Amino acid sequence: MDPIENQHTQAQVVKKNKKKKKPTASGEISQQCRDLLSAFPVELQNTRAKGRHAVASESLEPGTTVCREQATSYIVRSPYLDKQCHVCLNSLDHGDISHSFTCDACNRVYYCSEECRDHDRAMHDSMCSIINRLDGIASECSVDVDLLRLMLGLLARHAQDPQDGQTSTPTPFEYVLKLVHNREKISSDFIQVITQASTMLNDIVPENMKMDVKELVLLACRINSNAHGLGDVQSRNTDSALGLFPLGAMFFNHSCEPNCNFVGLRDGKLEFRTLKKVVKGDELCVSYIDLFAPRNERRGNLLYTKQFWCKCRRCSTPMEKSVDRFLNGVMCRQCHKDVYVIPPAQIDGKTSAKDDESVATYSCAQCHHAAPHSMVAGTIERADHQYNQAIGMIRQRKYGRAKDIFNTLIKAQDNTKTGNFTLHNFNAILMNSCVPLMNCYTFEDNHMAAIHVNRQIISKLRDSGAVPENSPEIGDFLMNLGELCLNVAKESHGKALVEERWKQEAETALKECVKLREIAFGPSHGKTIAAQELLQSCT
Ligand SMILES: C[S@@+](CC[C@H](N)C(=O)[O-])C[C@H]1O[C@@H](n2cnc3c(N)ncnc32)[C@H](O)[C@@H]1O
Repeated sequence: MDPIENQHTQAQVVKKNKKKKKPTASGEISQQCRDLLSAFPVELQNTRAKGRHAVASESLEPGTTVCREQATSYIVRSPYLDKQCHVCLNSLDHGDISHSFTCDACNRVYYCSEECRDHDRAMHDSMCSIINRLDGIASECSVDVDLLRLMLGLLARHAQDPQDGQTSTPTPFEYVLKLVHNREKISSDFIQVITQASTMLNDIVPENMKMDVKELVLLACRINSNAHGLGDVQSRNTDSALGLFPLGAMFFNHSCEPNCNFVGLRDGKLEFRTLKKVVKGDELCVSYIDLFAPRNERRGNLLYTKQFWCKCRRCSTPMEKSVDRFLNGVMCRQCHKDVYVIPPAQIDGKTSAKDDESVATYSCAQCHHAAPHSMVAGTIERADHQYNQAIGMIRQRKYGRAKDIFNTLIKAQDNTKTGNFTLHNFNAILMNSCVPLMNCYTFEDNHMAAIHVNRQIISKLRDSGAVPENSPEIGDFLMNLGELCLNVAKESHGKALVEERWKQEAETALKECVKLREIAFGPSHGKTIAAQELLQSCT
């Protein structure tokens, strides 16, 4: 039985004497949501265990589009303000932003063309005189200015929507107000500062944008729990833009073993695509976080950033049967085949008072050999300390020193014969060390060493089962491998055979990258095209 359904049954037993609650407005599925998603092979459901969610209405191949939605409102995040068009999200990276169009009054919005500027004129005019005042509110209240910008964008959008009585269908803004807000899980410190910021925001917006402060606070909570990163349409991975999608995207719950991926498209659209084959009736899920991380870390991350405690199947599988045991795993000293199982944190990250870790022992998942907590935890702590030391060196730009520390850390794990406790190959500390180590090698133009580490990273991603097949992350490392191999080919100084060998490895990596990106992003996405162009340069 699905562990989530199972928990639901148990919860029902406990609550069976309590009065049955009527479904809240936020639990309903509106006709507008059904209309949007009717173009896709999905069925919408609403259960107590999973809330509103989408399932496949037929068997689906990898790379099938299961939802596409226009953001109700979106913003380019502050560090990227002058790097991408605020309407179509095209990159402005020509090294010269004087070719872009900006608003002379506020100097806070950039467009790639007059067409995009004209498209945004009415909306921007309603916010222009307020935008620059948000920095002051953000710093006075210690809240994220991008959160305030998205709130302002939504209020402006609401002011332009047909008002009450003018239309029979709810506006997208009204759907935003039906998104889950998880306010009860949000820290009182945040509620305090966002209440102060909302009051100040309300004071400076025109009359037709004002809202009850309590509602504004809930709006901020909804943004925190539901906003999606968009990236730019060319190739950045970062969430350089942020938007709210209240009609279709909200049906895609999070899973740490997702079968779908979301991708930002032009003009603030978000698309959901299957990453692997999906059987009819399976729930369609995406991941909101980095999946090559131990269970406690992933759940902590979701609790902190999205305000929920993950109950997906991977997080509910007993640790000794889950791939998660390897991600913070210490190798068994007896069988050398599996790891000591570290029990996960209890619900919402709380540990029970009777759990005294210092006297605990952990057993190997395979041979049940026991090891004391101090040895297992000590091994992880030492590795973590070394990792942090190396990262500190990178921050100080001491790349050579960082490289040495990472190499010492990684090599020490081969020492199984010495009888020392060592980390499992899939331990996230090792993965987290490999990525900056590869970058250090690339930085000093040691392409051969960077290639060696890059191959290891791809193997870990593929073999661990921690990320789904066709994960965009694997695509990025394949692209990187292709680039590095082409660099080595260029350095072959006329040795035709050597050059050919490296071009072939580049070609293999890039072909895989193109295939993967066609699935994860679609054939016409900027990232797929970038991989295709590099592939063409191999011949
Ligand atoms: C985008 S909404 C998904 C729609 C939601 N099921 C509903 O009925 O509104 C995200 C919210 O769904 C819930 N959720 C999604 N994935 C979850 C998971 N893996 N475990 C627990 N709750 C989850 C959380 O409350 C989260 O804030």
